[in-house]
Amino acid sequence: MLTYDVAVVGGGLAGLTAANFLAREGKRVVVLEKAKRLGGRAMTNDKNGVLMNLGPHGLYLSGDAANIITELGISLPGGNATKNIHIHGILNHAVHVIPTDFSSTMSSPLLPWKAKFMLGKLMLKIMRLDIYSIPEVSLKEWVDTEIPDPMVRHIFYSICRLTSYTNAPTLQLAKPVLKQVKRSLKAGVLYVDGGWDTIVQKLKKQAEAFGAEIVMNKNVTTIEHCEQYQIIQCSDGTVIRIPHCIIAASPKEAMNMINGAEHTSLRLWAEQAIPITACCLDIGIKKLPNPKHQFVIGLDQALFFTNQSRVAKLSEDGTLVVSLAKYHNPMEEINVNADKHQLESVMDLLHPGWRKEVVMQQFLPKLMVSHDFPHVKRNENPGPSIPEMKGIFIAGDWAGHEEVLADAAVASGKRAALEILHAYKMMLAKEG
Ligand SMILES: Cc1cc2nc3c(=O)[nH]c(=O)nc-3n(C[C@H](O)[C@H](O)[C@H](O)COP(=O)(O)OP(=O)(O)OC[C@H]3O[C@@H](n4cnc5c(N)ncnc54)[C@H](O)[C@@H]3O)c2cc1C
Repeated sequence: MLTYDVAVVGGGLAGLTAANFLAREGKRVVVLEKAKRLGGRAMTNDKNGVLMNLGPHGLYLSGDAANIITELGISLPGGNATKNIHIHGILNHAVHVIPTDFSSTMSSPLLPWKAKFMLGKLMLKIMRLDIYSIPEVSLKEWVDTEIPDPMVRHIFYSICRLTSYTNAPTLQLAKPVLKQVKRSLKAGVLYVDGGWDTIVQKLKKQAEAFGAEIVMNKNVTTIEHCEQYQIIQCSDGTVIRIPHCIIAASPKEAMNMINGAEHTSLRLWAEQAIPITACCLDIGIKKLPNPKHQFVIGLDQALFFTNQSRVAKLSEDGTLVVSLAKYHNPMEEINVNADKHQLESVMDLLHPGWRKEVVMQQFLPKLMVSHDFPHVKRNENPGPSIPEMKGIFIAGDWAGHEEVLADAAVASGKRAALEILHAYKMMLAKEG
């Protein structure tokens, strides 16, 4: 007899979501995670009681991840990142208020009145936009047609970078980006108390309450596809024979694990993937020298600064956690030293004298933000099943069907689980 119905390889957001949906329906599930901690890129580092995500992490409040987590009965503590503040923008090495509401529109010298009016009209248009009416064009093509004013374009592109974490307007499909911008304008973004580890731990607890087993330090090395079941081998010698398996790791890892993957659709999905990376600097700081600068986006540079502690509890002793990110363009070379210098210069501009307030720092020069995103070179959306290998499924932020980032990870985890549940239902119906 087989011990489990489904094995999930990878204990990040995608894998934990899949485990929840399957275990909730009574399936016997095991999650195999190679690291000694759960969470993958949603992990939070505890540095002497100061909690740091890997770079700035916000959950889109009306996004797929937030909705699916709520559907699982999980509530998340924290605060709305952009409520009740002035958003600032950096242009030509100077800081300006961005006109986003009545008072900032009246006071900001960033735009002439005509452009302020155009920006307001654009935001209203996006709030009311029927996303499904947007043609299959790149973000740049959409912007070129819809936004004639160069300064309004600058502002709009910086909002797109902020909400999609991607700096590739000629590659990005307009529709998913506009969907994300619309969501952030409508509901905002949640900074989570305790960092994203809170999400991970709540998903784990819920999955275990539903009956899932979660095993750390289990590095899956090989998956052998057979007609009725899959044989999973781990580096410690464990062998599991199982009817269904969800691979919630990267496309490259999935390719390496599955024997014969080069003859399946997975190969196409792995080859079409364009990874997005970012350079991040997280700082634990006693106080911000200029409290006006809480949330700042680069208008002529692909940069972002945020004080996550403004609305989320991330330390016991009052240390603030602020994060800076530089969004890499996937078509450009990365220069780590120049990136670090650029992020520190942003701190010098926004918070002169910041260095003497620093408690600790975490510099992450090239983080994998997402293994793929919806782009013009994509031939097809990956998953959830690998059609050539019945019983093997994929999930992860690269398996989004128009979703991006954590929304793609969580939505694809749910998609894979539902497809397995559907297969069981069909099997039962057939058996009579
Ligand atoms: C700097 C940064 C900022 C971000 N900001 C945001 C944000 O603001 N909003 C947002 O929505 N998203 C954000 N993201 C993206 C979000 O963190 C990721 O999309 C999400 O966490 C990915 O989850 P996942 O489950 O797909 O992959 P992962 O988190 O990578 O999980 C995969 C897991 O599989 C495990 N694994 C791999 N190989 C094996 C194996 N052989 N055997 C067993 N286990 C294996 C790994 O150890 C890992 O735990 C950000 C990411 C970064 C890096």
